[in-house]
Formats: sequence, structure tokens, C-alpha cells
Amino acid sequence: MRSWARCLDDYGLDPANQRGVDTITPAELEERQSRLGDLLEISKVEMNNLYQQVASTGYAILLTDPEGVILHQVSDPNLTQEVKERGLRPGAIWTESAEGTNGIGTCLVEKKPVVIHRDEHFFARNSELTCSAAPIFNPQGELWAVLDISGCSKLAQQHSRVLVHMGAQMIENRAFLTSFPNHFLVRFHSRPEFVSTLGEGVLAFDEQGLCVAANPSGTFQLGYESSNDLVGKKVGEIFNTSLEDLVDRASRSFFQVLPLHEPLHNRRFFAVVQAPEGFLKSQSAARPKSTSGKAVAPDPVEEDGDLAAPEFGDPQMVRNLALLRKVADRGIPILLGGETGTGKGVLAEYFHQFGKRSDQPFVTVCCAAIPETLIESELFGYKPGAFTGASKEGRQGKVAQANGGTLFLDEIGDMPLNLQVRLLRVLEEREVVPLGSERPITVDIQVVSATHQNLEELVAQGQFREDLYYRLKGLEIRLPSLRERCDKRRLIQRLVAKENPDGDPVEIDEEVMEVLKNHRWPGNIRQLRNVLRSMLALRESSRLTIDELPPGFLEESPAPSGDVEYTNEDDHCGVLKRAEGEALFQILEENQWNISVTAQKLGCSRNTLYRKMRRLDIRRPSG
Ligand SMILES: Nc1ncnc2c1ncn2[C@@H]1O[C@H](COP(=O)(O)OP(=O)(O)OP(=O)(O)O)[C@@H](O)[C@H]1O
Repeated sequence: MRSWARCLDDYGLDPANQRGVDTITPAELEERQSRLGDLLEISKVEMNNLYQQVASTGYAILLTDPEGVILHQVSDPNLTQEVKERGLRPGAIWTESAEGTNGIGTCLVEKKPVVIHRDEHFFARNSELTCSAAPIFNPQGELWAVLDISGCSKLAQQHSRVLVHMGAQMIENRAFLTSFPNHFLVRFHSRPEFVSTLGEGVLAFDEQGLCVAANPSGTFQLGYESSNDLVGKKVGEIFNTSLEDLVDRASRSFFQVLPLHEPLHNRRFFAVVQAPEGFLKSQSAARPKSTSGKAVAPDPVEEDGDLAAPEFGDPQMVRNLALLRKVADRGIPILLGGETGTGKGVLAEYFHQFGKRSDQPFVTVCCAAIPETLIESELFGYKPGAFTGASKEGRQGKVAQANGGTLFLDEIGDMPLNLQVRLLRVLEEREVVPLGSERPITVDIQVVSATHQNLEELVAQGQFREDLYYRLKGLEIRLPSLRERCDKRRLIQRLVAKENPDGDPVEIDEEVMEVLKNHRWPGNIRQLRNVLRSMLALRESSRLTIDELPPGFLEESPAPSGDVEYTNEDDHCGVLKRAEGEALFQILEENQWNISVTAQKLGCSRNTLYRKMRRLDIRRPSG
């Protein structure tokens, strides 16, 4: 009612208007996109997540700036034309004064989530649309953007309102956290399990301990009307603690949720404190050097040696690294999760460099690659003559080899059940008993495990021991897929510099950069690295152009209208599984069952290929 009244009285609009939606020029669109900066990159990740929830239901996900101009869109590939015809496309202006009552425009005016369903639209020409929109505010509480889900469904989608609201909050929180790299961030909630979730409160404090910003949930939980009421207050006026205590918490227990007291309303909260970037660097610089005289791992962004730097500014990876630094030398088992090729192995090695074990062995066991019958001896070793075919000298197992250093258990989800119990015993008792021996050997190892699988699901299915799962996940770190990362540009530039065999400077055409940034990358960094290698080999000048992209690359992505998330695991879906199996069988046939060649063509590791073959029950036909 309010919006319709505005349309009639304030904007003087005619419901029968047939003019069509106004659109800005491509140059202006680009300018507006760059004005939004990091928020656009952060939003793209969230929009892809949202797309997963509404895929194939005929919806488009849209992001607009505060002037109602659509800056980015992710939609069902089949629907693109239909959606475009209705003016839901980048560059289109959807203010209420131009387009009458509509999700985006009305949300901008009302500054709260709205659903505008079909003939609630003011213009008859928009009455086939149903739109749910939610505002995104900047840390100063000003309207920053609008997130919208629109489609032509006849059903009012209550759930899309909830989804879009949650998505907007997620973007707001992420943007808040990345907006204050030089501040102490206190992340809190009245319930410890809600710290670091969507509903957490976040306050940013400067080096003098003065509050510079608060997110809406933080403002609300602390009982203030507006974040401005908190800005300028000292730490001690908000929580009964001091700046020194925050510094101490940030250096000692970033990953630990600790109680905080709020004196005004006498309430208890739980909090973690995230330190400024410089603070973390000075902490690691202050750490003693290892006994061999080898320097501790340098800052990852600056690193340029043999070891690949795991991140180039992506907020999730920055946080992952900060967490890992905190737990270095504390003997906490680390569990790394994430899709294949996201760099779990690289991160494990990097973690090894953080602490005083860096000059000790880093030993990898890939549980997927070793035949089940050999894992036992590979891991635990055996005494001379322990079994038929055993070598005369016996063999030291990988656990004992890693003594003093790090044992990296890659693809831990593939560890056979009967060996899980033995591994658990090793981890609990810090002793290993080689096959055929009765004398345990004491070992001191840092365990890092990795998997692309959902271990919780494996536990629920009885395929993975619950006790081992909890033993391995002292600290769980999830690596983002390449699609989700906000530092793709710098990652690509670094990989090009690193993979270029000639060492001369190579530039990347902006057109190529955009294609690479928006690709689905099911094989993640591994696949990206392989593509860049082949482009570098094919190049005829010091520039990488579109002509060097591998044949078929441009046609590969089925998501013409945006960056659509690709799901790697579809085990639960029989039809897809069969199709995947048939496709894989054919590729293996074409490559005479050469695993290395096939893996390279698919852009995955040999381990992943073996795992897939096992999962899809693919074997080389005999004869
Ligand atoms: N940060 C990085 N910089 C450069 N190269 C990287 C980086 N991360 C990963 N890579 C490359 O991608 C490849 C895959 O990385 P890695 O083996 O660590 O991934 P993974 O997640 O352990 O994969 P899988 O689950 O298949 O074992 C590596 O060989 C490495 O060359």
C-alpha cells in the first residue's frame, strides 16, 4: 500500500506503462561494479551458494547497487533469455521511481526484506514476476546493495525470502570482517556455539581500544539502538575487559571461545578475538627460529620460493592461515577438508613449516593410492620375515619415519575400517607396533589429515569410526573451492609467474583473465595450473591471449549467465552416477587405461581418478 501510494503520488507512474526497463551503458556498468569493490567479489560467492539452493526452479539471483542498478546476475542457464526479456539483467535500473513497486526498488526504499509477488507489482508488465529482496548494509549502517531472487513462478516463495535474507546477512558479515584488516575484531554471541555463525555480533576496535564499528547483530545483542551509539566507546565501557586482555586473547586463543561480561545489562557473552593482520605478522616474526637455524615460514603473501604460497588475500584462506599459525607446536591434530585440487597437500606442507618441526621429516601417506592389503605395512612397518614376501631387512613404516615431524594422512576417508582402529591406537598411545613385532616404538608426530569427503556422513553410514574422526579433527579447516576464492586474479598471476619455464614476464589479456576467473574449475587449482602450463607452452608472445586457451575450454562451462557452483559429488543420484561412470569408462578406453594420461586430461590427480574408479566400480575389462 505504501509503495503503491508512492508510485501514484510521489512518482506519478501509470500502471499501464509499457516503456520497458531503462539500462545504463556497459562502461557505466563497469564503473559501478568497480565502485562496489570487494563487496562484489564477496557477493558473487554467496550468490553461487544461493543458486545451489534454487537451481532449476527458474529463479535468477541478482545484486544491485544502492541506486537499484543490477551489477551481477546468476541464473538458470535455460532461463536466461526469458529473464533478460523482463529486464532482469546487469545494467538494468530497478528503482521504485522508475519501475514502480518491485522487489529491488521497494526494498531500497523500505530498507528491509520484502516479497513482491506477481500483481503486487505496480506495472502490469511486471506482474508475472515474483521477487524477494533483502538490503545489505555497510559497517557504517548505510545501504550498500540489495540481494534479490526473482523468477516467474506462480507460487509465492516464502522460503526464497528467508534464503535471500540469510544470504544478505552472510554477505554483510563477510564484508564487515574483511573491512577491518587493521583492527581487533571481537566476535561474540550469548551462546558459544553461535560464535562465527550468521547471527554473531562483531565489534571492531582500533589500537587504542576504541570501538570503530559494530554489525547489526552486535548492536542488537548489546541492547543499543544504532551502531553509532557504540562507536567511540572504549572496550571497557562495552565489556568489562581491557585492550590488553583483547591482545592477550588474540595471541593465545583465537580459536577458543571464551566468556566476556557486559556490565550495562549484566549479560554474559562468549567471544573470540581476531587480531589485526600486522599483529599476526609481528607475532610470527617474534617466534624463535628453529634449532637448525632454518628461518620460520615467511609471510605467505610475500613467499616466493619453492613452496607454493597458499593464499593471496582470500579472507577465508587468510583466516585459515591465522588459525594454523596459532596452533603450530601445540600438537593439535589438523583435519583439512575441501574439494580435490584445492591445495590441501600444499597447506599441510605449509603448516609443517610454521613450527619447530620444520627441519624434521614431512611424511605423506595417501590412503587412496595404496592397496588395502599394503596400507598396514606401509603405515606401521614390519619386522624381518613378518610375512611371506616381506623383505629380509624388515621395513620402517611411515608413522615411524615421521617421528619428530609431521605425518600427513591424505584421503583419510579411504582408510579401511579395520586399520582405523589401529591408527586410533597409535594416535592415542603415541606408540606404533610394526607387523610381526611385539615391541612398541614410541613416536612423536604432528598429525595432519585431509579428505575431500564428508567424514560426518561416512561416520553416519558406519564407514568411518566416530572416535577416530573426533581424534583427527582437533582443528578442522575447510579450503574454499577455486570458484569461491576472492583472490583468483593474484593467484593466476602468481601461477603464471611460477609456471613459466622461460622466466620472462608474461602478461595476461584482461579477456583471458575474466574467462579464467569465471570458469567452474571442478579440478580447482590443480586444473588451473595445468591449463596455465599448457597456455604458457603454446604462447607466441609475452602475452597470454584467448587463442592459447585449450581447445573446448570456452564451451566447457554450462553457466553462461554467471558463476554457477559445480557439485563434485553426486553419489546419491543414481542417474548422474551412471552417466559419470559411462563417461569415465569411455575416457579410460580412449587412453588405453593409462591412469596418468587420463588423470591429466581430466585435470585431477591420479589418486582422485583411482578413487572415482572405485566409487563408480570401474575396472579394466579383462582380455
Ligand atoms: N597455492 C598454490 N599455489 C600454487 N600451486 C598450488 C597451490 N595450491 C595448489 N596448487 C597446485 O595444485 C595441485 C593440487 O594441490 P594439492 O595436491 O595440495 O590439492 P589437494 O586438495 O590435496 O588435492 P587432492 O584432494 O586431489 O589430493 C598441486 O600439485 C599444486 O601444484
